[in-house]
Amino acid sequence: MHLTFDSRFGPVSFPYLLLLTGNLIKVTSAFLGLCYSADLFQATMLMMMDTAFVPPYPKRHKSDLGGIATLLSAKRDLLSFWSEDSFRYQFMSRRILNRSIFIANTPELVKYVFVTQKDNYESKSPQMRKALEPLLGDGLFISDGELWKNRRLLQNGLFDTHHIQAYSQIMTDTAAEMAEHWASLPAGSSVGVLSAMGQLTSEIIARTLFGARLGQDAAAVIHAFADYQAAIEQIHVTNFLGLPEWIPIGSLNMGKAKAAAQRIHAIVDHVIAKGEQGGYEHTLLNELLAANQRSKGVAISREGIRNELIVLFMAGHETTANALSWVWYLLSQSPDSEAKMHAEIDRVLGGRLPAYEDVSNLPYTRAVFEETMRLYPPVPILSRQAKAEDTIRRRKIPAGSIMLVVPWLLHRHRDYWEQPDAFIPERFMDVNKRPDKFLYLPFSVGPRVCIGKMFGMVEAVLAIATLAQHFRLSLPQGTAITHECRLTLRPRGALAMRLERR
Ligand code: HEM
Repeated sequence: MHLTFDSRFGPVSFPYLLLLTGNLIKVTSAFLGLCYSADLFQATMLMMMDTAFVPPYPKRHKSDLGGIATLLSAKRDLLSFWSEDSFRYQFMSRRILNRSIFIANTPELVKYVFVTQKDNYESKSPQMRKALEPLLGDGLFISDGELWKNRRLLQNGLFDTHHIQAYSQIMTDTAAEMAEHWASLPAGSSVGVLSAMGQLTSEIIARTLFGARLGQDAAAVIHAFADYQAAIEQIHVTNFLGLPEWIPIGSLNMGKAKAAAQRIHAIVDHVIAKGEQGGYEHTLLNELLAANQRSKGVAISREGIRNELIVLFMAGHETTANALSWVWYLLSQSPDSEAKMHAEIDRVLGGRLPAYEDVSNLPYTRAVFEETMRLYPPVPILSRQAKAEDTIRRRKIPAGSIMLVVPWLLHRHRDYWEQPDAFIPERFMDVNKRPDKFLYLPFSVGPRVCIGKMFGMVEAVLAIATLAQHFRLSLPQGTAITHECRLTLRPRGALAMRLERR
């Protein structure tokens, strides 16, 4: 395996730059007798940088691993085979088993792949489709071309501000039910945070889509999805590393994957039927059926509708649950951030439940969630296949090559972030200095950006605000936290934390 790289940046020291600009602003402010919010912002950033918590991350290799070592490492974990330099390089190419994979690792290159040349890099890799087809059929996540375009157009309208506002009541109600349940537990109880957040978000998406409660089915669907991901593990390793489809490594567990998919389909069918019995006037399912009837394009078949619902159901809960789980862990290790967030929630809500209108008044809570997704992007690797031959930075990209955009690398890239591995929500607080959307992309970017981006953001802020109003979660001393990265990135194990009343 050969690794080549391209790094045009010299050794820029960001802390130095920050000090320099911070001091300049301070001096100018003092001279003019003004107090700029930028000054305040810089000062807070500098203070935070002294004390910021650096959560554990997988070991970075001094140099790039060889082909076999990369494969073995990736099979265990997709985040553990990167070298230190991968967080500094701009463009990388690898050759594994005679196949090329490329990694676009700057905002300019991400823009090129996801926007400028979107038609060439629209398709998910065949390996990804093969891995997800038993579960998602021809659903939005893996379809492309005209089919994807028609379906995306039809569904975009179901995720606009007006709809999210309507769904937000379900978000707060469901989180409030979880808070009620927590309140009924003895003080100091242990909570399995990963499954609690999974139950919360799967219940929210089920009620939004079908108007029906998942109840007991929540645990079953979460387990079935975990089984599915485990079964396709080998397939997605081949997918991300661009290995040829014929390699048998991917077919070993297809039987298990299909069985897990059938369990999920049965539960979703059951919940749709429950929704139909109870009337589902105000559900996303009903909106989708209505939009389908109004559609001037090709109408979606009954099976297609079911596939789209499964995509929304699956894509609509696991990512948010993983990010929320990391939030509780990071807050438990960052008392200053936790105190700031509590103060904001108490001040804005004064003890009442949050509503959609409160979200814009909870910027620090939102920043905590955004910073969490920077450090732990729920979808850490985005993979595409080049349709036609292309040239990037004078390098030939053969048709069929795998092109990776890796939020895991971009979100911690040495050239773009101060203290890239530290938890500093303040970096999202300056409205005039938002991170570049081609650098910070937990929801991806371009035409295939996550359709549920606003849904997920509003849901997370409302859930955090509802739960953190009355509770904090602490980590028993000596607990080592690590991650698990399959299709998505989550804490490994149950993430057992102690529940405390505030
Ligand atoms: C924190 C929460 C979420 C994160 C971080 C997230 C992230 C992502 C990312 C990165 C993609 C692009 C994947 C790729 O290009 O390979 C994506 C696609 C998608 N997401 Fe999300 N997502 C979240 C929540 C949601 C929610 C709540 C829904 C639905 C209610 C949803 C539905 C979808 C769908 C349908 C797609 C496929 C879009 C297409 O290809 O046109 N997501 N998501």
